[in-house]
Amino acid sequence: MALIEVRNLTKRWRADRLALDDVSFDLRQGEILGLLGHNGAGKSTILGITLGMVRPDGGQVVIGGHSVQDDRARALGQIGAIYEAAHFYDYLTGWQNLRVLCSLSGWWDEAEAKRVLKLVNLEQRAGHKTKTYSHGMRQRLALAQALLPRPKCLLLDEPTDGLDPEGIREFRELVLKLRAEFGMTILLNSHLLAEVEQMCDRCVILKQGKKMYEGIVPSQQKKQTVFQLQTRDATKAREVIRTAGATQDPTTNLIELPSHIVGHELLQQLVQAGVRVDAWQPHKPTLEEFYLGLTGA
Ligand SMILES: Nc1ncnc2c1ncn2[C@@H]1O[C@H](COP(=O)(O)OP(=O)(O)OP(=O)(O)O)[C@@H](O)[C@H]1O
Repeated sequence: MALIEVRNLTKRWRADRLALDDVSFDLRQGEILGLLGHNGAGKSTILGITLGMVRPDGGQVVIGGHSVQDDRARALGQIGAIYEAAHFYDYLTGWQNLRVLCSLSGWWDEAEAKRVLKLVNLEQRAGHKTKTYSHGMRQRLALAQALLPRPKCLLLDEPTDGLDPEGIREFRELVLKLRAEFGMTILLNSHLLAEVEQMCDRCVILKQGKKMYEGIVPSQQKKQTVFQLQTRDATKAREVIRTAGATQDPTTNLIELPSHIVGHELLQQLVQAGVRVDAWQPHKPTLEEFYLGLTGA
């Protein structure tokens, strides 16, 4: 079931160029979805529209059945977000910051604040001023703030930007824990392909405001559909591959199987046709290969 429905979004910042061109996708309950694209592809514009901060020229975003554009308060009541750089009052402690920022929206629950600070591993430092916090700790405090109203869903805009490898790993484990233990649904905007590969179930790839792909992160696909063949009988092999309904990329020689056939069946057909098979192995494209192939970067 879709928790967030992005429907036919169109946005034109400048007269001569569409920043978003009829973009639709779903964020399904309990999944981590990566939003990928080069600089200027439109990722932040989508998040801005989803958070009701940017008005689309066409389309809408529906969260839990409520349109952000028509019923903003109900729609946004279901999500928490880390959007752009987190701002804290540096002369206040982490705890005081949470209290002040929550009071602005007229809501404060001390027990819940303790719970989320523990969850993000900040309970020991909650009494320290945020000016003493590392960048990673500030991001975790921002996450605590986003989690306080107990949202069903989190929107994370480049959350590990500027973190060191240890901070990235810590943040990644935290996000995976939120999904595993609390069933949180998460939309992750990132340009870090490795991060999306390690965290996300599915991804949406944008290019110049258009959706190029929505589906399973390619390296996580369970069914193996691409194989690599090494043979001295390339011509004979091509004929068997074609007859079986598979396709072979002329540049990489990678063989893509149609849905009705599995790898060992095609291998058997090759051997039966007298093709000398020197090597036959599954090929899992990395997200980087897939992304670069799709965006032509
Ligand atoms: N407030 C704005 N005013 C004018 N143009 C904007 C504004 N925000 C974004 N744009 C333009 O819209 C297009 C999409 O920008 P957007 O920031 O959504 O892309 P992005 O994928 O998030 O890029 P990045 O990875 O660099 O953050 C770009 O051409 C950008 O220049």
